[in-house]
Amino acid sequence: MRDGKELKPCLSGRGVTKVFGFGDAKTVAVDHVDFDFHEGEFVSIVGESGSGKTTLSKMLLGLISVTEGEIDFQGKPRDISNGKKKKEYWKGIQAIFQDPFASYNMFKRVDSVLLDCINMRGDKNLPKEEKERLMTEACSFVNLKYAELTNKYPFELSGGQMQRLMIARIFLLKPKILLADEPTSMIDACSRATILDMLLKLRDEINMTIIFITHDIGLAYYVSDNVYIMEHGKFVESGPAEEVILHPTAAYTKRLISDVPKIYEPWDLTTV
Ligand SMILES: Nc1ncnc2c1ncn2[C@@H]1O[C@H](COP(=O)(O)OP(=O)(O)OP(=O)(O)O)[C@@H](O)[C@H]1O
Repeated sequence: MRDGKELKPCLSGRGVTKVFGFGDAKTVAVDHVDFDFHEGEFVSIVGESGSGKTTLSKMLLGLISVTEGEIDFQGKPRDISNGKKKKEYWKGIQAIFQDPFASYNMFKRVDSVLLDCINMRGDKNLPKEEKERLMTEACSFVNLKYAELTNKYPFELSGGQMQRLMIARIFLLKPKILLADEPTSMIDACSRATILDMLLKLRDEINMTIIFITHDIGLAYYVSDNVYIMEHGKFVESGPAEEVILHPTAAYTKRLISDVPKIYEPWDLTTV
């Protein structure tokens, strides 16, 4: 439920498992997890380093195979059995990653990064002026000025600007689901708040589901409708953010919260 509305599941998993390697070298990175992510929901997956968050994200994106278990996309078994079906799936699910520098082809100018999105969504034949209007609109959604960026290369932008450009791409592509893997971990606190606000605004505008991967339970508390707490490849606790974070039951969740002691108390800046 969100704002009193019943939400439809858009990505669900049952017994989803990933095992790397064999025998003594075997690692169970994700261990029989169940989940239901709904339309328009902001859901966080929280866990420490090595808990399996990135492996799960890669399975959700269809970048690595699932060892065991089922994933449903929009109420039907997900089918990514060939390249064409994968491409179709990726129209519905997109990602932004923690390192904006690694996300771009540094030799491609900003306007062609955005133009690619317009082509990907099937609008290749639009008139040039209409394409420019769409790119300008996407840039202004993330407070970037298209006219000032057109001839620039990604390496000429700051880390925060690059992340905003990633969100402008998402604004153009309008996927059903956005997987955001630690997208704010490499930028300063001020840009972090801006990026999170933009993600929330985008969720509200196009009813997109956001799956936010983070080790920061404090951040998850502020932005999420629901949270899943991940330890050693398993979900140890899940539910509405308020309930899980203010009234945790799992020892692991309690420990994560104790590392952020002032999670819901007002901060006293005079003592800092
Ligand atoms: N390609 C791989 N081959 C073998 N083991 C792997 C591989 N990828 C991940 N693992 C192992 O799977 C476990 C989970 O790793 P994963 O990267 O999913 O964790 P994480 O929660 O995303 O950590 P971080 O926050 O540090 O990115 C770890 O023990 C890791 O060493």
